[in-house]
Amino acid sequence: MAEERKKPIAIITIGMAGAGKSTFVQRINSYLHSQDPPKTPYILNLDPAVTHVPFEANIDIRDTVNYSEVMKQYNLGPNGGILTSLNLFTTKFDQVLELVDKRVDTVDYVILDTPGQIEIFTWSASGAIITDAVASSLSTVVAYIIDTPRTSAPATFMSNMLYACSILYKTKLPFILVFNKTDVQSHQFALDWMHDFEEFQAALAEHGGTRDAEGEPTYMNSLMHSMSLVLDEFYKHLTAVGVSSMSGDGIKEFFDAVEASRETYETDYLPELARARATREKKLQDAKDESMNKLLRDLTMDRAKNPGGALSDRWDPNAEEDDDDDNDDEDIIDRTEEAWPGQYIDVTRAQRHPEERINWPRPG
Ligand SMILES: Nc1nc2c(ncn2[C@@H]2O[C@H](COP(=O)(O)OP(=O)(O)OP(=O)(O)O)[C@@H](O)[C@H]2O)c(=O)[nH]1
Repeated sequence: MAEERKKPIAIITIGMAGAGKSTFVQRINSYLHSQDPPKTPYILNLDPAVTHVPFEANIDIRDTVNYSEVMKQYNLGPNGGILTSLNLFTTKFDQVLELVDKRVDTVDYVILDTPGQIEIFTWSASGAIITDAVASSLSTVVAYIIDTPRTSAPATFMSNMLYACSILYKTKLPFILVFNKTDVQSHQFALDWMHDFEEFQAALAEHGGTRDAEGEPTYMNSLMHSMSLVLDEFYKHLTAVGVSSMSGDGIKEFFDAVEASRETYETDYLPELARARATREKKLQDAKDESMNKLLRDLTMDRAKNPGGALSDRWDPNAEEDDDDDNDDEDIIDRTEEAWPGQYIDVTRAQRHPEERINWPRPG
């Protein structure tokens, strides 16, 4: 009997600039295609500023938003441009979800590559909206890509872990620490530090600056000591794998961790999501009830003061209805589907693909 097909897992790749996110996405893409039978990824590029994407994205933010036009039109710098482009794209994210939804029966993984500047995704409303929207429709895992050679100093390692910790607590999603570039440096030191608190303390001491002239622990040392205690708790909630996006080492272990995250998503994230939804709905209902009660109180007072006024409250069936159906044009494109003229409306009305024989809308 054929194995029942599981719903796809969404993998959100996040990481500091240069950690290797795009190379990693390229590697997992080719890994999936090389499986027997091949697995199908559905890839979303959310970095509007990237000039070259080393993989074939199914949905590319650059098809919808022209980053340099956004910078010009809104008079923004590079980071403001990326953030505004992401905001514009997020207003259409329901269409992205519809496109993804059409593929749930044929796709194994939905992979999101995020902007190079990590905070633009992790600390923006758009990033949170996109993450929540994806995570409420698919089993989702965050892959936090770390540049292993650049994080081998204890203080840098701890800063990176604190950042990862903040994302974990913000998203509450299953989380995989992906130590990338293991072809340059093994990630064993990181595993040792994560599993053995004493070892990390010893590494901190070795890097100097932990005692002042009187032999007392410095402020920095005490701070790092307490922070590493916090992190010790955090390490229990995550999985760490070492990979080389260059050679492909460790990619299988990464996918084992992704598969294992399905359970965490169902046991931890979904109940939390249901609780958050119930609380939000209750708050909304309470606010509605309160406004209705206030309206009724006001009407009663009004009637008491002005009994004839009720006549003007009647509904006039001949009055014109405001039939303002917001029929937004469908302007997110799935590159793997055939595009048709008029499907694409660039938010900034600029032409990105002059070589394609499609008449994109031009400024009037
Ligand atoms: N040696 C080695 N280099 C890698 C590996 N993965 C990525 N790189 C290199 O690291 C650099 C940055 O990789 P990118 O994939 O562009 O990193 P990114 O995180 O997408 O960077 P942004 O474009 O800033 O988002 C490139 O020069 C890659 O060739 C790896 O596993 N091993």
